[in-house]
Amino acid sequence: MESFMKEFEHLKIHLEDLKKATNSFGSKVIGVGGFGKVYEGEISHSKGRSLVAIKRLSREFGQGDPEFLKEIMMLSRYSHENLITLLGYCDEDGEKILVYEHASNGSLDRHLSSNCNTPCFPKSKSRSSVDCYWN
Ligand SMILES: Nc1ncnc2c1ncn2[C@@H]1O[C@H](COP(=O)(O)OP(=O)(O)OP(=O)(O)O)[C@@H](O)[C@H]1O
Repeated sequence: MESFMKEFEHLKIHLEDLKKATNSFGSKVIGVGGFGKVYEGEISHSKGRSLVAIKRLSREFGQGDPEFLKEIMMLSRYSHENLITLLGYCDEDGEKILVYEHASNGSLDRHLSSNCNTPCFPKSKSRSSVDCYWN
């Protein structure tokens, strides 16, 4: 596990930085999914500084270490215009947090279900992953 994580060392983000960006996880909640709450915040990461989506693992939601590791492994290895980018992760003080590029239009499934009569969105603006988001 330790040697596995070494491969992704460059994606590490400090818990302190994520706390600063989210008022210690006290505000800026933009959604809740199978992993837990998702927060919005601006942070510095391996690709610069930007607005990001911060997914904080809540174990009572049923997901845990395997899903956390799988997400880091998959999303850091594959890059595609239709895949949401994983910008980093935090594994500190018992916290497991994933940091993604912010998809300003939220999840694609929500968009489609609320606009089911509209034709396709522009291809260049689509975003999809295991979960689908678009910008
Ligand atoms: N990268 C992102 N940019 C903007 N909003 C996001 C992003 N990721 C998640 N969200 C918001 O948080 C909500 C929950 O996201 P999440 O991916 O955890 O949901 P889910 O697909 O239901 O969960 P899961 O697939 O883990 O069961 C989304 O519906 C969306 O509103």
